[in-house]
Amino acid sequence: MTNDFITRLPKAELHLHIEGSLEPELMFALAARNKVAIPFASVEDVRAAYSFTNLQTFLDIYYAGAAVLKTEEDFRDLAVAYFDRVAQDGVVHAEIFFDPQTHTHRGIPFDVVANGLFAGIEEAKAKHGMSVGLIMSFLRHLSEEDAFETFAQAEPWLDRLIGVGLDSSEMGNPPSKFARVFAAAGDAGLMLCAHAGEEGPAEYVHEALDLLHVDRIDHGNRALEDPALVARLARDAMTLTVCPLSNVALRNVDTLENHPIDRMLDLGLRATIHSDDPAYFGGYIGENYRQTAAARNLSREQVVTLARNSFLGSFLDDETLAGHLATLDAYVKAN
Ligand SMILES: Nc1ncnc2[nH]cnc12
Ligand SMILES: [Zn+2]
Repeated sequence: MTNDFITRLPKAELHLHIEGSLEPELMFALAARNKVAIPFASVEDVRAAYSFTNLQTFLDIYYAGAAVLKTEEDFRDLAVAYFDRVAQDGVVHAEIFFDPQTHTHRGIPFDVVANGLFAGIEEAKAKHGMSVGLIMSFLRHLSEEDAFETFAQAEPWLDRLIGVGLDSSEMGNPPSKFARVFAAAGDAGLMLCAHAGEEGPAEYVHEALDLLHVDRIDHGNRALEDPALVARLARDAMTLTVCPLSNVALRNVDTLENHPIDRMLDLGLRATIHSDDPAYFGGYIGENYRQTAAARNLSREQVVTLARNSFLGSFLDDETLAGHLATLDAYVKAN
């Protein structure tokens, strides 16, 4: 199996924070355009600061970096840069997260963020023929009341959003804190996902299932510590959006060589590979696939299963899903 086979393999990105695709070059360009001061002298300076010891040390830098995003055009440019990049990685469908509270708490109106991102999404659909969905994530270090306020601001946009998510500092902020706002989002017809078991315990994965009634788990690594939970996730074909380079960068897994992705597949889990915050963790989705395949010596069949799982775990309608699966099958047959 060549790297080229992996790169061009049709795949879906299901775990990507658009703010986490802000490359240092764009950060500098936007800082200049918006006259925002950033505490770095050069692009190299920024990259040198990207050395993390856990989730929080990353989040502190990630939220600071987002301060350069101010106008609709900024959010559009950010989204376009991401889609242009992953069009080269075989991505034919993307369901991306955005964190409205990161921006509204700095005085940027919700509508500015949403207008800009949707402009970028429309451009990507036209330019690359991708299908794209946008997921609004609540910041779990903030209150449920704050999440409800954000949900109210999103009201005019709800028919254009595909789902809600839950991210930010996991430890001490269990899914149970957001049960009511997730129930409201579910009642509004949105799909539901939550980061769980990235740093937090398997118990948080139980809570995401039982109290938030999620359709998908983001990360889910620590579910492996609980055999009964693994059996349940496998039985229910619950998708886990796993992010190997993120796991190593945030020290949730010591090395890629020890990453449990193939163990997850062997256990019957519907695991997939994604990038999380590619500008911060050293690679986009293609890089995650290629490096993990090399480090774990994955077979061609395992790599194709990961790509198939990305489509099966998506929130696509049956017809579009069938189209993407047919594209994947045709690619595998021809290559
Ligand atoms: N890996 C991650 N975990 C939790 N929140 C995040 N926000 C952006 N990336 C995240
Ligand atoms: Zn994430």
